[in-house]
Amino acid sequence: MTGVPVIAADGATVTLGDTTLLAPTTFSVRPGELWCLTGSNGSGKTTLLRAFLGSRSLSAGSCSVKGEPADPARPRQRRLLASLVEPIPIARDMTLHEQVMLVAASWYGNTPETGEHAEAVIERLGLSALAERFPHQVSSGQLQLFSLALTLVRPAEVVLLDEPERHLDAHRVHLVATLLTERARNGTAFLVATHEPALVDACDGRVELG
Ligand SMILES: Nc1ncnc2c1ncn2[C@@H]1O[C@H](COP(=O)(O)OP(=O)(O)OP(=O)(O)O)[C@@H](O)[C@H]1O
Repeated sequence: MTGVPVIAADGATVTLGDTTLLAPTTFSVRPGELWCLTGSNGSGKTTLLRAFLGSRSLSAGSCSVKGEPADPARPRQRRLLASLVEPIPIARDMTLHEQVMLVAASWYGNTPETGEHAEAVIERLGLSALAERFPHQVSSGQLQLFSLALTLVRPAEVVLLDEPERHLDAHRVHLVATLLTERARNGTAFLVATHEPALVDACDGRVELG
């Protein structure tokens, strides 16, 4: 895959006092590449994803998005980058379908694309039969798929995911891996922290921490 890296870390390091949260890490992901971030518990995967989201400051090195320092406060980066790293706020009194539509509408506006993208991601994540339910009427795994739908309905060029396999059975992990692979083939760059071998197998590249 060619092209300028869409996200890159260069010696990215996070320390707190004497504790190292993230040892110096260097890699880059180009458009259309699906990369995973692996390593044992506590090796720094979430810390690195948070550095790209501006919620964890680097002690040394850099994290960049399309050549600019990672900073989601910049409107351009907010459009570029979608993530499921921190829990997504969920409205208790709106159906799954209404919430996915709302996020889609905030990016695509009052256009046919809003409905098309919302319906597509709901269908691809196997949520069609549950779309008119409220969040308290679905299981933990179904809520995880819903959070992924809220993330993947956005028109992002880069997607950061922290353990998307949470609460999912093998069949749903496969659904997610297939969807991420397809999105990558259409140009989206992914960085996915995971402990799931099926997701690692689907990746084009790997950053191993620890
Ligand atoms: N506020 C904090 N103060 C001190 N150490 C912290 C703090 N937050 C996280 N850590 C440490 O930073 C290290 C990296 O944590 P991180 O959550 O990035 O790991 P991870 O690779 O995502 O782990 P897991 O696979 O368990 O999700 C861990 O050793 C953790 O104990």
